[in-house]
Amino acid sequence: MASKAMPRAPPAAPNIQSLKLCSQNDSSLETTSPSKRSALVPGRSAESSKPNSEVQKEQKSTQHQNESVDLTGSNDPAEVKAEGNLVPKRLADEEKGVVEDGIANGSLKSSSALGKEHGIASASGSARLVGRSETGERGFSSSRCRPSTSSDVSDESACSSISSVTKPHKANDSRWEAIQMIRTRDGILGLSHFKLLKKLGCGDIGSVYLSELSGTKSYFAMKVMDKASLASRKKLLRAQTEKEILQCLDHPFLPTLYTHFETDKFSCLVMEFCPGGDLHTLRQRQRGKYFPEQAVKFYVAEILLAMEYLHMLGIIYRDLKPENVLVREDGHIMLSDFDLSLRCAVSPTLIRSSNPDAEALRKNNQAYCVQPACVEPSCMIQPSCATPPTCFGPRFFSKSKKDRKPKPEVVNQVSPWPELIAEPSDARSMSFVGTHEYLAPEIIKGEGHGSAVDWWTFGIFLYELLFGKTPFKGSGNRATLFNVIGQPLRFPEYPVVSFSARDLIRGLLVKEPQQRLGCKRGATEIKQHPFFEGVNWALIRCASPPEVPRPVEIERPPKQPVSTSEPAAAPSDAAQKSSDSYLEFDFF
Ligand SMILES: Nc1ncnc2c1ncn2[C@@H]1O[C@H](COP(=O)(O)OP(=O)(O)OP(=O)(O)O)[C@@H](O)[C@H]1O
Repeated sequence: MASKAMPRAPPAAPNIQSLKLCSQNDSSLETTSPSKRSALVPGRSAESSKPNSEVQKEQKSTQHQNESVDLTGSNDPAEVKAEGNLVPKRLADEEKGVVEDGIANGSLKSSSALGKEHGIASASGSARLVGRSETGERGFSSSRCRPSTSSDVSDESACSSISSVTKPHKANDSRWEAIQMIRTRDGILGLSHFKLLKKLGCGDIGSVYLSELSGTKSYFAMKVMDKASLASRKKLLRAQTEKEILQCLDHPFLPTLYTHFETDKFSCLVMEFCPGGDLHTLRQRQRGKYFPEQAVKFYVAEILLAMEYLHMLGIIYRDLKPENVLVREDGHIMLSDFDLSLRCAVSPTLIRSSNPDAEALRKNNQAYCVQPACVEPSCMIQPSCATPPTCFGPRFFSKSKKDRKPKPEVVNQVSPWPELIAEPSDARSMSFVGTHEYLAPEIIKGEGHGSAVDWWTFGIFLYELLFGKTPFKGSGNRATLFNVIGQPLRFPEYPVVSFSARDLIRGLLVKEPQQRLGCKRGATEIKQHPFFEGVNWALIRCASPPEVPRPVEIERPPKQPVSTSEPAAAPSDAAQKSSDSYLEFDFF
């Protein structure tokens, strides 16, 4: 049954034919990190989150010491409305192990208490966590996108209109055509049209499956979420946040959401499949477990563009770490996992244009499509901007040597390139969200945080890729948090890393967010740092990546279900029980 691997396709339209059938345990397909660190998320409880013991085991074996919790923030609509009433519930969650060795089982009073205690006052006895309110973080009705209540499958077209028209960067992608073909033929697209071939991994709100749109040889990553489980664990808003963010993205380094639909029990997101695994896994495979500096420059430059685009849309990502950076078929990266992101208002501003024509256009408000996020709860972001915000405007072409200035400050003063600030600098959140080793000091201190947290995590990310470890990691999560706040930044002697790389890290890992590089002018500021000298921002998506994943071979699993740890718990969905079934869910 295995088909031959074909030559790799050009980046814009990955060649689906190159996917060959492979065995279920082919490591080349395994994208779950061996020692994955989880993010701190609202109300995560290792015990309560997964009804399936198999999944619990799987998660435990893959989790790093950093557990995922949100001590105070809420993503649940009910919590947003009635924050005060929910503190006890959160504390209960924390006591159940949400923050385990991080905070809840320690003597910490609150995340803000940590800041006060460290170097300011000594850690005190028994702990209680205090609730904090959100500003800038908006709740919204989860009923905006009408779920199916009576049928097994419901096409997403009932509640949204994702298409290549709203994602012009992906217009030539053959997967759109495959989806459109089925939709035209059957009028509706649902779970029954997909074969689930392999479980790629599972997260806090769902499991991700490699799936094929039957009869099309088009492959996707399908995230399947159990609606009842989401509701009982108050994760509906997180799932909704992720879906709404995915719907509006159209960027080479961010995921494409091809479609989404619901069954009675499940909510499914159909996304681009990344066969190269994640950067955390890839780093582990490097000699010395760190990347060469040139490779790092490539990866972080692509992340920087993705981050800039997100900030332009009013999205603060908040969970950057190598585990969330997937490697696409062509070796370029894709930043994934948006359920912890914060959405807020932003007014991108063109502050300078060197081009008189552009300047004239700007004065007429036509220079760039700089789209602020809509702050209506039901429309946080407008997905269908006729001219989507672009990261590939003229200002990003690399400069000739003679134009380059050695110091960023000088560059800022004389740069001939137009400058756009797309930083949601007024956003404020009080949530305790992120991954321990990546948490910014202001989050730990509970001072409220904004987009600068993304530049802090960007600095940690850069450090980890270069040195193979994060800078503030302690013996446990609690020690890590103390280190983040109080320990000065140090660099190991080995591996040898350039001065400019260390200088950039120093600029990003400034503990005071207002002094942090990127805080005032966002990605524009960071791009001008000498570390990125020579990067052609406009064409980086066409540059050769450091490593291209081997062509994936996909072996069609036997007709019998292959992974059913608890058959009785498998979904009753007719689609997946048909004779066409390839894989039954083992998540629920
Ligand atoms: N588009 C994709 N292509 C390939 N593998 C993917 C894709 N998306 C996710 N995965 C794999 O599935 C796993 C689970 O992804 P998911 O986003 O649900 O979980 P997560 O990253 O742990 O996030 P969360 O905690 O928010 O649920 C990931 O770790 C990754 O290995």
